[in-house]
Amino acid sequence: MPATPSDVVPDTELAREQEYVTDLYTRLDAAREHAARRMQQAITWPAVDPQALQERDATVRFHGERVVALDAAEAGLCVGRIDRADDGGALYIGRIGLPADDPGGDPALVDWRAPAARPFYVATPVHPLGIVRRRHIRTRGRTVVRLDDEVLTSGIAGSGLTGEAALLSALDASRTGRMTDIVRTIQAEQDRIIRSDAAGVLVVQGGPGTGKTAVALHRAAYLLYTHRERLARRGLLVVGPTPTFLRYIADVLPALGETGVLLAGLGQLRPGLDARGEESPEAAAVKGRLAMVDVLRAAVADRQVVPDAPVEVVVDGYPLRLRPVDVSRARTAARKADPLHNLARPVFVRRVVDTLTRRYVDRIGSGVQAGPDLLDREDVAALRSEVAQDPQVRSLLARLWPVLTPERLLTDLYADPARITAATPDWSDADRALLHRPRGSGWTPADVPLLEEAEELLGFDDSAQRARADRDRQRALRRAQETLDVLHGSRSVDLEDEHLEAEVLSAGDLLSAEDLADRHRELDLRTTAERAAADRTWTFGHVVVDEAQELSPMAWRLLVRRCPTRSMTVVGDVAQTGSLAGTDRWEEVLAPHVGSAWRLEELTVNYRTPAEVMAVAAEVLAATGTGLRPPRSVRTGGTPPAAEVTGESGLARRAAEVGADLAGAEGTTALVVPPSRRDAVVAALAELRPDVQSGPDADSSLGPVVLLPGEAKGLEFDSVVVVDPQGVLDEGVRGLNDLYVALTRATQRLTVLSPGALPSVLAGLASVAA
Ligand SMILES: Nc1ncnc2c1ncn2[C@@H]1O[C@H](COP(=O)(O)OP(=O)(O)OP(=O)(O)O)[C@@H](O)[C@H]1O
Repeated sequence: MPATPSDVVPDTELAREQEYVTDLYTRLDAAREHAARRMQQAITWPAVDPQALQERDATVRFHGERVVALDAAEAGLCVGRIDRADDGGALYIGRIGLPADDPGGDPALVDWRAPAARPFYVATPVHPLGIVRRRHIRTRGRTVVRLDDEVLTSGIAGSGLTGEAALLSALDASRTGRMTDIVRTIQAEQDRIIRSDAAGVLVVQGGPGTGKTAVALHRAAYLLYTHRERLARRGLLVVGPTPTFLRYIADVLPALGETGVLLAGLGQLRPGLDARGEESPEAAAVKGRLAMVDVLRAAVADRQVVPDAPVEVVVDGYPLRLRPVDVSRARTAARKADPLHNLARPVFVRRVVDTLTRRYVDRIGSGVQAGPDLLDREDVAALRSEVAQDPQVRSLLARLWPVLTPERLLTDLYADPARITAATPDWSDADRALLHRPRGSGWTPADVPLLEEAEELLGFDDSAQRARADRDRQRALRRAQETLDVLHGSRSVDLEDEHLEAEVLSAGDLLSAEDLADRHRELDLRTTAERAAADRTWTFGHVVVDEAQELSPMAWRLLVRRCPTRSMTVVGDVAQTGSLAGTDRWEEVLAPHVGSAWRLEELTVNYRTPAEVMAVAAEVLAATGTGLRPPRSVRTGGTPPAAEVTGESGLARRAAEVGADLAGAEGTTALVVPPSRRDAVVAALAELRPDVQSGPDADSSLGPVVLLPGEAKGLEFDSVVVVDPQGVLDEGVRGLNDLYVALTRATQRLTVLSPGALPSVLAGLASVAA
């Protein structure tokens, strides 16, 4: 039942709203055409100097983004209206703001993110905020198909839901396998979080289906709207746990007109790397510990070698000796000069080459009568250069202090038990063994923070890059000078074309070769998100982390480095943590980075899972011992959860039958299985549904999917079959959390299939188990 009785909306009202909405679409078309024209014009602007080029670029981008946003607003342009008390009139709320003809009056459409739109989401009969009626307007294409009214003058508290009728109809709809936006039906507790201040770390804790992901994405859109300039420059990063999850949420921000956000999984946080390798949860957990910072430091120091005994190199037939103390002194000087390994290396190299040159000079000097003094400065410089170029010397230097990339440092460390032992003095052998891995294994998501940390310790030697840029510029300058020479030379030619003459004269008289080189330099037309994605030193204006409970301490360290202002939105549920590296206490992971300077908001209403299903999951939650309360489901009724005991031999076949049956109905279907059951269930289901997919890339919009609990995290499906709940409990490193995740993925139907008796945490289902 709606919170307050909906008015029976007469047809005349529908016709009147249709008229208004049609006018809004006319305005949208006009705005789009205008923006497209301005973009077209800007593209053809003559770019006479670098500044004009930059302006042109910015204008093209601005109007281009506007066209995209206006396009995105087409579907469901207007979401509703609020009628203000005291005859303040109606204010229409939509996906985008559209001005009215009278610039002094209300806009024709208020952007849902504008402060004026707020009462649409939070006004209640008890706190009407000057609103007498809220109307949800539902459209199909450009046609108004339904109006839902709430009168807010009763003063009597209702269910606490905003626009209940519109909300329930949105929640009952079949899922498509892609998340959609919730602009029409954002709830008050969600709105408070979406509009919360951008500064500082905001943690949003909420049970399954409470809209954490939806809220996080709408908050991103809100922040981009409210702090457009800053965030357009610095960019906004949204981090999700897996590529599947990112694909699931990928449509939401573009549908809200925002395309400039960088979405990345934990394995994609190092530019140029897509780390999808697999490893044991224990290995990932060890790599996620903050202690790895010291391990990496030690691993780097271990590569700055002082030999145990003197070493000898032969330069031009002369044996030259380098004593351990020489190397040790060079190392001390280098470490003092720069704490970063690669940047300190030139100092080390210089010191060693100096020492060897001295020995060389002494050797040569001892062979002639006048001794070393016979050699003048030029001779010594020549000998020094000879030493520096010598292959033996170079290979010695590469051994004593190699140039290291993060990839090389980690590959060498993982592959060599002796190196691991040297870098982990206080570790147990069992933990050390978890780091060991043969060369050539692919990178895993847990390696990404380590590679990035290593980069911080090694320093990036960009001298080659700078030299290349310098050469490019010199070449451009030469070309520009030649162009100018030609232009000057052509002055004596009779110019008939006035325009050309003006250009030639201005080119010759006003431009220097440098200006002209700049003019020809390629412009960086990439979006902020694209530039950020390619630059590992990029720092973001805001970072949103979803399923944040899964992040390891090392992953937190990486993210905080990418967001020095600590303007972050962190959403998750510590009762759903599946990884060993993740957390069950927010304070634990945040303390090392922000102390206690973070604020907590909670979401308490479950929009996904019907109450009957949630009742089953609640017992599992209680058993986790987190003390968290299950969220309250807004939906009741529907199909009651079912359970079946299949016997061991019949499990896969029965899972296939039930899965195929459900997949034949409308909406999406997932079978959530423990790892040991995956192959058998996929094979059985494939006989009935050849379109079955499995694994991290499985896409439920294309057919039924078979997933492990971790792969199902954050996703939802109309029908869910949990196969072998005891197996889920036994095989997961946090089995209760995995089972809780699996049970709470269903929006409509839940079936549990067990080979034997149901586990005791599912006692609630025992009565229905056949
Ligand atoms: N205000 C709302 N209006 C309409 N639908 C909503 C609303 N809030 C949430 N939903 C829907 O409820 C479902 C669950 O939302 P979401 O996935 O964001 O929850 P979650 O808290 O992230 O869940 P989980 O912890 O399981 O990942 C989604 O289909 C989402 O679109």
